Amino acid sequence: MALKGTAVLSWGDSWSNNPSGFVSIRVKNLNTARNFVCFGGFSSNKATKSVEDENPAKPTIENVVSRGLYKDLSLTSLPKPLSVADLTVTPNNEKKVRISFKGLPGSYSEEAALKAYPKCETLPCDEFEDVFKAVELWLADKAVLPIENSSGGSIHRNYDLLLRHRLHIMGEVQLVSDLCLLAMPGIRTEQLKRVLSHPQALASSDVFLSKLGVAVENVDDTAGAAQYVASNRLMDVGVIASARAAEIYGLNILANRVQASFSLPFFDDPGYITRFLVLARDPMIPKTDKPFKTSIVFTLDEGPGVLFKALAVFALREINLTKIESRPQRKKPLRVVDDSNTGNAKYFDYLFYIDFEASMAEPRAQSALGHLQEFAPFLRILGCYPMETSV
Ligand SMILES: O=C(O)C(=O)C[C@]1(C(=O)O)C=C[C@@H](O)C=C1
Repeated sequence: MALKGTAVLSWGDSWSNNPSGFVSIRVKNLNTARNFVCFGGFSSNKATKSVEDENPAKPTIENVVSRGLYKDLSLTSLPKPLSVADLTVTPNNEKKVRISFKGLPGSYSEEAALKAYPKCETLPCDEFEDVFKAVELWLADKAVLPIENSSGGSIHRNYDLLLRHRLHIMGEVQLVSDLCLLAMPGIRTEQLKRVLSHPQALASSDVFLSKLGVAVENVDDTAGAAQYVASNRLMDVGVIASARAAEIYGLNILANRVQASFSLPFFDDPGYITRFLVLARDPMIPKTDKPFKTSIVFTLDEGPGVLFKALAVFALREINLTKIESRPQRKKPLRVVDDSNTGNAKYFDYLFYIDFEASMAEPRAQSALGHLQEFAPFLRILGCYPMETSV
């Protein structure tokens, strides 16, 4: 999806695709756009091919159990999750913002969407890829996507998808999840033989579950697990999911806050926190009236200290980094270290994702990115958005 031959670069475009080196921002409000034209003038004559050129692939269906959940639904009143091949959703009534998320109603992702937009209409999707597609195809206004959680760390698949799609990050939501053990009405904890949930939720409830001595089984999302148990009336199977999922699928809550069972009495356990991103087709106009964060992705050439140099552009300007993540470049995973060797010395080539605490409306952020672009062959701004300062 290269933009060769154009001098206008939108927020989601890679700077490496801009042959003129002059950068302006394609935004609706032209007055505000003036703030960002100062990105222009940095020449970029390095890579001309975007690292994102590959077409988004249809995601593999890794979890057959979970797919089965959606097929076996007997609770037909619930919205059917959207998949790429199934785009028959009713048009938005224009009053409510419609948010796509992965999972079924009652999942933590839906809870995050409702936290960000309490009056929104939520659109369940089968796969993360579909969550992006729903917005790209105007079936949803925004998407809510988990990006990291306090127990498992980064959700790598979503870092990859952020680059492969052209949506913009326009917000973040931090959700403290209360993981509950659910079961069919009338069932006691001792009767459970198996517990189903999302792998992260199971991992976070590990101590609690091993005390119960039950087998655990991964499924795609917590609410999907609740629906499966409810619709199949599984009497010896428990679920780790939200209280809201219990309500929606008619299950009982046998235990609350099962993620906290390992904490010592004096330890103030903040719980199981997931950070979600809010994505939209259009970028948010950066301001300086509240704390903003900017997310970028870039590549670096080989050489001693290049990552150190890249990080220094922020340190020099007193810009705090909140996150750094690296992912292998799919199209170019291996690199020959130098010409003199026999070709054996190869290692992975990486994309670096950084979140920093500054607004693109601030000169220090613009100058840091201008500096970074001097030696980063590829650089893309994923979004500039208000920071979530509380959970
Ligand atoms: O299973 C859910 O309830 C989800 O919303 C999915 C998901 C995820 O994909 O990471 C989101 C938040 C929690 O970290 C656990 C699972």
